[in-house]
Amino acid sequence: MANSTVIAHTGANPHPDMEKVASRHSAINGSPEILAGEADAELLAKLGYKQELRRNFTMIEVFGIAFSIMGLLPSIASTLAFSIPAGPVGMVWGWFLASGCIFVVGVAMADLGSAMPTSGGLYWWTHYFASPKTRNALSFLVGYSNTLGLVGGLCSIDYGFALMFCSVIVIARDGEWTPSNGVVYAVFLACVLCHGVLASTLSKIMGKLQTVFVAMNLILIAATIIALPVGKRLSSERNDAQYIFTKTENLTTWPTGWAFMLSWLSPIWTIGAFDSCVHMSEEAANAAKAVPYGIMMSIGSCWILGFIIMIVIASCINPDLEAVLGSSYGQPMAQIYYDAVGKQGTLGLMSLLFIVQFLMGLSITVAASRQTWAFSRDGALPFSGFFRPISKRFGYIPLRCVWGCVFLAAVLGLLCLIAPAAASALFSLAVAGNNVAWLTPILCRVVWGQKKFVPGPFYTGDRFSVPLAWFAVVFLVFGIFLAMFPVGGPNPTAESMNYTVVINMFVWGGALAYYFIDARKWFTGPKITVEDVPAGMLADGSIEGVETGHGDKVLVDEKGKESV
Ligand SMILES: NCCCC(=O)O
Repeated sequence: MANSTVIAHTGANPHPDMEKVASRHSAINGSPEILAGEADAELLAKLGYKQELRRNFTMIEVFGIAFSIMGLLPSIASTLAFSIPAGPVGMVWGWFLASGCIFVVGVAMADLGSAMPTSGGLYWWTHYFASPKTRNALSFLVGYSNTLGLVGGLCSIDYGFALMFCSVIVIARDGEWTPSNGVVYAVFLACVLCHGVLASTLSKIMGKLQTVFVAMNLILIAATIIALPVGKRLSSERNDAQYIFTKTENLTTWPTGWAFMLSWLSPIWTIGAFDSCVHMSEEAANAAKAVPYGIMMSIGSCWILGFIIMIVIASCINPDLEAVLGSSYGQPMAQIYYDAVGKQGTLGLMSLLFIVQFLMGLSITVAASRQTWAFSRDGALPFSGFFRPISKRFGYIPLRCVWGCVFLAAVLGLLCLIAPAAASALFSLAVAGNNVAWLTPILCRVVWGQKKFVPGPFYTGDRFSVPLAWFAVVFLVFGIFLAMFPVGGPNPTAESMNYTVVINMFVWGGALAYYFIDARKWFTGPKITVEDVPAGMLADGSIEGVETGHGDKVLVDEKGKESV
């Protein structure tokens, strides 16, 4: 038994009002550095972990990292090929409806994030809520799905950056140049390596930088919302309200209704990675509030701003949508800009676009490294011992995990060399991988763990929390299926096939095979690293006689069997 500490039942509320806890900052665990406020360190200790990272991020900066990863306009630009085929209705209403559903997912996650804010939250919650027989396997699966989903997100963002960067050169050369797959990969690789360097060296100001990234995003959005209609000055050049809000198209070989559903992939990918707020939990001050509000504010602002952007795009787009999709610039958004503001304006806006896309990649590198670090802290990754140490020199960050993510992204990015269809599977790896990681803890909570759930300072209430969680589960399952559909139609060719199903089955099948063949012998869930086990401990994975947080005392044997 790794830890046989027995904790007396104190009946203490595991979530004392964070504002009322003494604000005195103290050195944690003998370190001369001040890493966290007392309340945050105390709540983290209840989850079983000692404070090791420095809490540099305010609530706005936690929101900033998610909003920056969402990178609203670059993401819309990268995914217009999913929504344009369904016409303006797919672009405008597809965005509005899907974003609303994503907001519900965010609210369900916010309930959990406020209650138990820790960097590896998703697999931690899964282990906490799932049944004793399933929790180790499910937690292992979620940890891998989340880690690879985030690295897939990094790949897809940086691949999008490489395409946009190349398209600016194509426009500058008036379409007289076509980048080869090798050139795209070289730009991608340079971008990923830059992210590694910046995520390693800018740790002390990474929180502050998020505010700058938010401002850059807002400037780009404002520039686009103003430049497109102004560029199409003559109202006869713009599409009318009837076209924007009621015109359907179907440029796919699927039925029209399904083409509309496929347009949801654009908001689903764009408004992704809001779990980054959870992964920054251990670097956030007042995490029990910063995490839930960061999640909801980032989704909510993308919902509204994205709806406005889609209306503007639909009003200024050339109604010959096939021509826009088949643009010689390689990017529908570049064509839309070109048609409105000409070559110089397009070069300016596309340059701003790829700079913001670059910032998205930097933010997701940071978030992915924190999830990777949390998972290695719990010993679940290969070479966990190597990845686990924190670099004090570089500002209390998981430096090796930053470079582990960079290395993995560089390898996965090799798909760019095969074919665009293989590369686009990176988009769906992010969607499907993360959706599994988000839905599993929410599902485990409503199926097995409802009694164990102790709300944090943010809570949707007994009446709404469970129905919202069920809605989130259904939507996320739908999102996983959607991400696997070949957009080209029911009879895909090798080029138009969606390889997500292959990649994700490899990830999920590989993780489960690894667990059942080997890891089940040593992975018993999140480890306890805190030295003085506090009263009201929530962590109950592999220690004996620990409070579950709702008044029951459980005894857990080495095989994970519980008795109350
Ligand atoms: N807006 C990009 C989000 C990428 C991801 O879903 O991981």
